[in-house]
Parts: sequence; C-alpha cells; structure tokens
Amino acid sequence: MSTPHNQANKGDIAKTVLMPGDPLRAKYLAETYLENVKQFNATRSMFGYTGTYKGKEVSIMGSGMGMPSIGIYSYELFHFYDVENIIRIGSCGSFKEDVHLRDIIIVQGACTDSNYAHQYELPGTYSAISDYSLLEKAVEKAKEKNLTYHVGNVLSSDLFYHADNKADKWIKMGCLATEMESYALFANAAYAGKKALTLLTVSDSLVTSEETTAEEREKTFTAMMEVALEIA
Ligand SMILES: O=P(O)(O)O[C@H]1O[C@H](CO)[C@@H](O)[C@H]1O
Ligand SMILES: O=c1cc[nH]c(=O)[nH]1
Repeated sequence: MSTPHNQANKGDIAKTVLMPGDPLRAKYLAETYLENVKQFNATRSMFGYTGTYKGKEVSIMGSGMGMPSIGIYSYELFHFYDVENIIRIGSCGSFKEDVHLRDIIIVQGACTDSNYAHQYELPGTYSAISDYSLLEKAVEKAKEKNLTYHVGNVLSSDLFYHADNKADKWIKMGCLATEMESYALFANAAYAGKKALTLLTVSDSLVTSEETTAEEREKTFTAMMEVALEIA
C-alpha cells in the first residue's frame, strides 16, 4: 500500500514516530542516532526512516510546515499505518523574557488562530492538549538530564510572518511561544484515539530578536531529540 504522500508499506513504520517539521532534521536524526535504518519515504522529499534506538524500533519523519501539512501526514500515520504515538520535535519563537534561546518547551496545550477543528462541527471551541503519559515521561527525562525546560501552553499559528502583531494577547493568556503544528497534531490524535506530544526548542525570541541559523535548527537541537528518542 501507499498514499499520495507516503510510499511506505504497512509494517514499515514503527508504533512511535518522531516528527520534526524539517525533513532534513529527520534525516540528521536518523543518520546520527538510529541503527539498522531503512528509509521508507521520499515522496515530496518528506523523508521518513525506521530504525532502532537502544534496541527499540522507532520511526522519524518530517511533517512539513503548518497545520495542513502535519494534518495530512499525521492523519495517514494514525489511520493507515497503525501508528500509536507521534512526538513532534520542533522549533519555536519565544514569547517570554524567561524562555531563552535553546530552552526546551514540553507542550501541554496548544491554542490556535486556525480553524482546523471546524471540521469536527463541535458545538464550541476544542482545546488541543498533549497526551499526559507522554508528557510525564518527557518531564521526567528532562529532569534526569538536568535540562532547562518549561511546560505549558503554546500558540499554533497559521502564520510565520504576521501582518499585524497580535502576539500580546496570546502572551497575556499565558502562551510561552509560537509554532505552527501542534494544535492540528493533537486534534488528529484525539480524533484517531491515539497519543501525541510536542517538544520544542526555542530557535528565536520575539522578545529579544535573538535567533539561531537554519543549520543550527536542523542539527543542533540535540537535547530535545534525545529526550524524544528516550521516551519513544
Ligand atoms: O522547526 P519546525 O519543526 O518546522 O517548527 C517551526 O519552524 C517552522 C517555521 O520556521 C514551522 O514549521 C514551525 O512550527
Ligand atoms: O513558528 C515559528 C517557529 C519559530 N519561530 C517563530 O517565530 N515562529
């Protein structure tokens, strides 16, 4: 079998998939950390790999940028490839003075400016949250590794470049940072009865305007990658 976006056969993909937005971050992770690696997807250059980490089977696949993109890939993984857990490993822009470059955010919930949940025709507003068992494991691992981490709410935005800066209102509501995928991932997991979590590394700050390079975002957010691999 295959889908329009994934050339894997059923059985090629592990029960747990780590998903960076950047397919080159997926390639870097697979090449750096996995043993017995097999590439299962290259359609649209959205690279996907399965291998073992400390003897445990795990897959890594890019999600692309934004909710429509992760919406497609995660839907297919959950519904057509029997994937049980997806752990997004992404970058984000900090909203807070005390959330510094390279800190880790373990995402508890995601707010959004998108209408992704409109499809469910709910009689209200859907709150997208991560799976608590995965979140708890990530917190324990981050503590064990003595990492600087924050747990909380983020904004999943349709926008990277905002015509009008409305961040202040999200900051007032307690969002720690902005990224572009978690709300759709959590909603897809809930709809499929599966589990999802997002780990983020702060790549830039909307407070101080500090930023990391594209290459740093691809290859150096290893603390987050290692937490994800350890709990997979
Ligand atoms: O680094 P990734 O995982 O792609 O995540 C963030 O980076 C992209 C924007 O540069 C968006 O996808 C955003 O969510
Ligand atoms: O979506 C994102 C990701 C990183 N930095 C941002 O400002 N936004």
